[in-house]
Amino acid sequence: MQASPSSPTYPIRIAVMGGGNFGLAMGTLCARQGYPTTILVRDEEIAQTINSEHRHPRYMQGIELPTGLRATSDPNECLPDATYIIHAVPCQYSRGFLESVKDFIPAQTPILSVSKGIETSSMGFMADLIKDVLGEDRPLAFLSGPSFAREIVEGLGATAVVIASEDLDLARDLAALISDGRFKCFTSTDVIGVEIGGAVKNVIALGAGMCEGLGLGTNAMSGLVTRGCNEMRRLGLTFGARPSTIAGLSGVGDTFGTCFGPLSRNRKFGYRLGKGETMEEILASTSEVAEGVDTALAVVRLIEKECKGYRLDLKYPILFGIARILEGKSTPLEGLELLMNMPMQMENFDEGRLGKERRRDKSDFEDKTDE
Ligand SMILES: NC(=O)c1ccc[n+]([C@@H]2O[C@H](COP(=O)([O-])OP(=O)(O)OC[C@H]3O[C@@H](n4cnc5c(N)ncnc54)[C@H](O)[C@@H]3O)[C@@H](O)[C@H]2O)c1
Ligand SMILES: O=P(O)(O)OC[C@H](O)CO
Repeated sequence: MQASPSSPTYPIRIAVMGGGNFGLAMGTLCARQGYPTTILVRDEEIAQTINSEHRHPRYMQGIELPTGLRATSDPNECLPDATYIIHAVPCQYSRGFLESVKDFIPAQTPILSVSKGIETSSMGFMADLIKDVLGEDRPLAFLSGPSFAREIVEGLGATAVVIASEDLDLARDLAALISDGRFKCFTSTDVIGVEIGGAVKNVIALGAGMCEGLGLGTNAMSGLVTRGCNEMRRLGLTFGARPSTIAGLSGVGDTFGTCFGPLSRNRKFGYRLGKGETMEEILASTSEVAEGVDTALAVVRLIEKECKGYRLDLKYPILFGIARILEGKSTPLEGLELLMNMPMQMENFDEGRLGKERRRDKSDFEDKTDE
């Protein structure tokens, strides 16, 4: 690890909250690098299996976990003395989970959130949610990018992600801590840009899955993903994100991975909708969390609340269209027909406005060496 002047002194201890697929992947990365790492799981029996057999009984079938990776169901055993805490609980469960453990987390312990989504009840991103529960002054960082858990634990090839924080030193410390020869972390200060990409790409992946389920072909898939990224950029602009972040790993990069790769749960969910299954049928037959489903409903409400102008459904036709399908108001095929019959428009009708925003946002250029 390359230590920065603000780096904490040894021994560094890591706690991971959430022992699902990505919690296990992050825990594995940290333990492989020799940091004492403990995963907080909900079920003591699962903790015992991880500790004695170095495997998770439900997730990551066939994967042997590092012996240095411990598990517990007792927050008091791992949170109070952790140097860093990684938060890997799905967005919609995060508030309840954090409420239940907040008394065990010291005031200054930095939290690295790896969760992607918009909370339906508050329409807030993970940064808003965590600050709401743990306080405005909490040091926070956010990891996002194309990073399927299974590929990480299998040590396949290479993964590149971005860690964003308002405190660039914290982002750098965490990037140095987690990066290894096969997992590369870039850094950024554009927290909202990174969060918007991570949340919206899951919604676009539902649409990509529908496209595939309907058997629409490569032209349709490429068109949908590109136009989806355009809506991601438009939303990012509204919230002050940098266009370069949206074009980066956590935006377009993660959208590619999730829409075109075979592992995405969101894409699989969309595929089944495209094949004609109902939401109820899919939800009843899977325990996998597809974060995009709740995020799709939250994002359109967020757009309606925060974006000016009328007929926002025409500015964000893909996001609104996917939400309508999830609400049972249209079928995937009707959604497609609506998109294809939209009024004629310039490909990038908001480009002029984008240019002005860019000129105003000097910070876009200031740390351009930093992802
Ligand atoms: N799986 C991936 O490849 C991947 C990659 C990058 C980011 N992420 C993000 O990481 C976050 C976690 O995803 P995951 O893949 O680990 O999810 P998962 O479904 O595999 O696991 C979720 C974990 O959260 C725990 N949890 C705690 N409180 C819960 C509650 N009230 N209800 C349900 N579960 C609860 C579960 O026990 C489980 O251990 C998500 O926001 C996801 O978008 C996942
Ligand atoms: O399986 P998904 O669709 O939740 O995607 C997992 C990760 O976010 C990919 O980067």
